[in-house]
Amino acid sequence: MTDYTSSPDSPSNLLGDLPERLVKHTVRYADHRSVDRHELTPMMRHYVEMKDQYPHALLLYRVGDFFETFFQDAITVARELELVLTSKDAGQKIGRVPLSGIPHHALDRYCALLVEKGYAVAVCDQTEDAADVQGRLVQREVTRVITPGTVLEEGMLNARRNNYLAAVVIAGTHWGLAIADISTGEFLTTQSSELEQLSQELMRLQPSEVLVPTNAPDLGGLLRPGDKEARSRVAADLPDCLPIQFCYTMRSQAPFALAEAKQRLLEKFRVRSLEGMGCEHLPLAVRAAGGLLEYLENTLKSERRKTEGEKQNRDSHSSLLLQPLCTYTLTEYLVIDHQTRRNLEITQTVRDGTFHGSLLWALDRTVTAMGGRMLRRWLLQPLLDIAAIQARQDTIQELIENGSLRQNFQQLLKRIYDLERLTGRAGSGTANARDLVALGDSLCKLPEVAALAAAGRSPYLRALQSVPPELEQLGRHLQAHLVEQPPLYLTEGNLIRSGVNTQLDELRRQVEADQQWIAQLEASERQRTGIPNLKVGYNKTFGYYISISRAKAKGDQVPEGYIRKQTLTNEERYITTELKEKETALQHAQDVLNKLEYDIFIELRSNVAEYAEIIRPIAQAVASIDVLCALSEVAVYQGYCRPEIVPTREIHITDGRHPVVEQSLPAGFFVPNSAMLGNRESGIGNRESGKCKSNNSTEDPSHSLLPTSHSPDLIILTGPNASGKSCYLRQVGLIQLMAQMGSFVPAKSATLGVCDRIFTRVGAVDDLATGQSTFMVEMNETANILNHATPKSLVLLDEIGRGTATFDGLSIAWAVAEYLAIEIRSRTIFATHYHELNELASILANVANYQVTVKELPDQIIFLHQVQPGGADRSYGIEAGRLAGLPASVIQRAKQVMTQIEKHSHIAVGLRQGNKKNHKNSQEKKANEKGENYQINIESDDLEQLDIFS
Ligand SMILES: Nc1ncnc2c1ncn2[C@@H]1O[C@H](COP(=O)(O)OP(=O)(O)OP(=O)(O)O)[C@@H](O)[C@H]1O
Repeated sequence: MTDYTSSPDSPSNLLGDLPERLVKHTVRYADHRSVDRHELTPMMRHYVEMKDQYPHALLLYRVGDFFETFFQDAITVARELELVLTSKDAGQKIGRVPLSGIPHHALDRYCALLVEKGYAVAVCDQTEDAADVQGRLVQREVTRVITPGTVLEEGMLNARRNNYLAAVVIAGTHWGLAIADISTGEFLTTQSSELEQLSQELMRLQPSEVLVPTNAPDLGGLLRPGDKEARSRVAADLPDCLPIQFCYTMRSQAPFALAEAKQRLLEKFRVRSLEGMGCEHLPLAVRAAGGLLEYLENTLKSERRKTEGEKQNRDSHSSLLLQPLCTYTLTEYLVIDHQTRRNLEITQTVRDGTFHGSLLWALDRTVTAMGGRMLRRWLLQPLLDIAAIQARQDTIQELIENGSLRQNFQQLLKRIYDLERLTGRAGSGTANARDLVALGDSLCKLPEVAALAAAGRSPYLRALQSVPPELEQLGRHLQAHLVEQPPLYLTEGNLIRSGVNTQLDELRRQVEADQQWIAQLEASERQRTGIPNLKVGYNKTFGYYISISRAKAKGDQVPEGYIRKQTLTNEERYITTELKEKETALQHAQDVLNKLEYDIFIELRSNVAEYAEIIRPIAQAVASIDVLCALSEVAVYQGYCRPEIVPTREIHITDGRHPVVEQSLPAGFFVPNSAMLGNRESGIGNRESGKCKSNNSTEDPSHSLLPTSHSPDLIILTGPNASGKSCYLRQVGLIQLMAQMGSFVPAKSATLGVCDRIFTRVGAVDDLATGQSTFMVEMNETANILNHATPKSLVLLDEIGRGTATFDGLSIAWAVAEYLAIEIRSRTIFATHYHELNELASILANVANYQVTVKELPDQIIFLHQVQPGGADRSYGIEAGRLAGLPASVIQRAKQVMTQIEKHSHIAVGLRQGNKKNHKNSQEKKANEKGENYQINIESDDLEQLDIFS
């Protein structure tokens, strides 16, 4: 059983919540800092010295076939990886200390898990063969330091998404943000002035690690995602606007100082000014980018890599293959905040966070990893520029019309590997021979890609028509040098083809001759000695030997010159001087050969790195074609149309469908619905359409919207539970988003004005993380919308005011709808169970009612999922309750209460009167100042005095 002593130097809190089943031994010390180092065994002393150098990383220390962790790291690793915590004797007076180990062959897998959980890992490996060492400690060095944002290893990266390292610099409300993906070379920076935008941008990018310059003394500390306790300790250094779910690394201020940061960037990209990169005038963006670069150079410089004897110093400058820094602005793209991204389920579902069921899932038919990553980026950053959108549409259209071109592309692209990451690994010195073979094969396919593109007319196809000839040459060069199926490790030979290096060929001949000699030895010795079962064998301890059965060996048949080496039960093993000489010669030649192959490979690898700047733009062009082929394929198979993108506020969708729900239902089951929003003739700034209708209007509030040409700014959408309101709301948002990323859309036809932002507010859940109630979350989100929406925004509201008393909720919902329709005039769909809101349409000309229809049968409701003009005059909550099995008496009583409420409520009357007054004052109000709160007088019966129980 565990029996951690109560000694003050065994901090039991380090044991955390490690399950008891994982703890095997009693240990005394849990923290390496508390032991008397003089009493440690030599190996443990070395371990502790190394740990001192990497206090913020988990130190994985190679011992035999394991990478072991001790003390507090052992406890952490055991807990995080669900490994058994055992113990090791660390010295006579010290006794046993915690130990947890992972098999060396599983290093990458376990490292990936630790890094994913937000830990930095330092790998301390043996740098000499333990078999060569006697009487002293095996040499060990830290060969890799891996932090979440600096991962390059293929097995640790998600092929279909970027792995971003970010750096932020905040000054007041202004901020700079730099991001880099060192596996693909992307390096971007931006600057803005609203802190809220910084957290939204981080949420979009989902960086694996964020660097923050601080004055904190504990630099290098890694704050793991969601670690509230650690966060509270560094609260002074970590601004609140930085979301808790990311991993933060504290850095010193110095590399983020403007002069130093700028100088570093100028040197890195060998330029005289940052003008060409677009950030000369953006000091915070420059500071963030310079600080990020310093971190990368530092982390990668100290890293040396060893794979089974491969030892190579990595030069920080050649290994860091970043593309030239690129400046972007947040206003270049359609703004989709985090809530909207989540509510529209763009990359994962709300319910369980899975990819399956997201928009990306429905659209992702890309065949390359590069294409997969690009599609994700396009979806998260739809465009605003109509010409850029149309360029994508033109290409999709061509790939639809020319189906064989599309299929040929897809067949070809399937055989192109991840050019971006392979090049990155070559540059960082982590690519193995298989990587370069894949890269060579892929580069050789590029001329075929260009030839296919040559047939095309559209912009993205034209961009691919010329591939720099040197890339094919590089591909051929790699193919000519590397064997087709090289081994994983670089020091075992068999990497390089014969015929490319005369010295290599000569060595190979020599090795083959020696091997031949040994291979023939058995036959020749059998013949010479007359011993038919004589064999030549090999083992690691003795090398080559000749074995003779014991029966034969007993006689005098053992020839002269045989030296006995080993006696086994049934055989005797011998060596001869000649055999040993051959073996030594063979071993030497093999070593020289392997070294030469390794050197040739390293040269090839650095060669590739020099082409990085040419390879990456082509890789991007290939990725774009992959995405556009995928989008055209979905368009063909799902029957999408090309939306007309217009510079007005119009959203006109005929027979639109939800792209994900449609794919989840059997073919033909989804009921298409149209939508018309944003009056064509009521241009932006024309407030007339938002004006009040006459008080004595006899117009039916549920007037027809379709097929008339009237397109309101705000739609009140009513209908029973589960009728399809949310689905309709989201489908309009998704169609708009897809259109702005350049995709075709699930509709019969669509004319869509470009939106600046899409906002959604969809059924809130308690935000336990920040301790906010459902209602407060809802109100915060609503406030954000009302404060930021513009006439060019699309606002999708799925219920507002549900989390409070009915009349509070209804009043807020009404006021919000009015504000959106009158003051902001954004295009809005407001789904609600408050059917009272339908009365707004009788007051405001730019409001209309839609309802999702159902067919009522005596004991059931049939969902038609059809959106039609008009508003539901009642909700079906009580029916839903009855169908769910509420007792009949409860249903009966609910109906009585309902009747009373309906009898006494005169909200609409009051609101009409209130608006009449408002309208009268509007001229005066305009003259005074816009934005003043308007007053609504509800002159209904005093609602609080309703005698609903009479
Ligand atoms: N147009 C449609 N065609 C076919 N099925 C649909 C359609 N719209 C919605 N559905 C189906 O109906 C289910 C319920 O839809 P949805 O969640 O949109 O209802 P709702 O009116 O928002 O309900 P609630 O008011 O309870 O939130 C969906 O899961 C979907 O399977």
